[in-house]
Amino acid sequence: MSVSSFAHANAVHPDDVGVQVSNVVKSFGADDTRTTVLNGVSLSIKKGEFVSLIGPSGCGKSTLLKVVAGLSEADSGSVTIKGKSVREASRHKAIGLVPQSPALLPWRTILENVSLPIKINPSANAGRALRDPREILESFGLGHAINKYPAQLSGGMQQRAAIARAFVFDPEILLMDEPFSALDEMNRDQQRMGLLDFWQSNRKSVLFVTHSVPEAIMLSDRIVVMAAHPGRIAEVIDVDLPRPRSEAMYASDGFRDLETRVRASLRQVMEAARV
Ligand SMILES: Nc1ncnc2c1ncn2[C@@H]1O[C@H](COP(=O)(O)OP(=O)(O)OP(=O)(O)O)[C@@H](O)[C@H]1O
Repeated sequence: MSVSSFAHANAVHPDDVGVQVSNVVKSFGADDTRTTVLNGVSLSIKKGEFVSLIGPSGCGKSTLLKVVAGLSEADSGSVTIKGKSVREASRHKAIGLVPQSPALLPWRTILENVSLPIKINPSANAGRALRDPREILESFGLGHAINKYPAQLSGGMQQRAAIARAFVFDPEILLMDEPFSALDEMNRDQQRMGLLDFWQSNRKSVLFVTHSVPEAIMLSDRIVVMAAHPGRIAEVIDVDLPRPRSEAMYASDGFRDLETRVRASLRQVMEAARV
């Protein structure tokens, strides 16, 4: 286990960069009540790297994700996706977003839901490799459910379908905002391992927001600990557990050491906020 300094975390060869966030500042509110939510956030995510964001409530994790997704504009600073602006990357469907709730259309089957992004956006599909929705659903272990309606599936399976949907455009980067937070612990663990399995053979750059320390460790190559008021990066922790990962690793010494390390970092961030 090692703790990388912020400067070290950013030392990535330009060709290997999937996402580059540079000095992003974002504030909300009118002049006299304006609050800075992100205060000069910089972060590189390598191609095929899995990075989790963890930090106290309100530290700006979702805001950062929205800025990277192009759903919210930074006041200053920049974000590039494989060297392209977020706007250009969005136009080319290079960004896949998985929200907290699955947001599937209840009157459409799972296959129809996952095929929908292709159908409603034919102009974005010209000349690009699309994934076969049926094949993706099968890889996600949902082959038996393709003709079912969302209400016929468990919450975990619905969320898995939502993740599958984000893969149909074969995006360069996947942004996930606490996708498993609504699930119970057992279901959550199952979906987590399912995502890992799929990601292992479809390596995308991932930025994953979570409140769960074990989840961040099990999934990530690096964990970015954020501090609040204003939101900023406090520490970047390398997760050097071998891949592919398995549930047995939860009990390993390496995993426990990392858990202690991440919890200590979070504690420090919370204590600093109380001073
Ligand atoms: N559209 C908005 N207008 C005004 N304030 C906002 C807006 N979006 C977010 N904020 C504020 O920015 C801060 C950061 O919010 P954000 O949702 O990014 O935090 P978070 O770290 O994701 O929190 P949580 O872990 O609770 O989901 C909060 O104080 C929030 O109230």
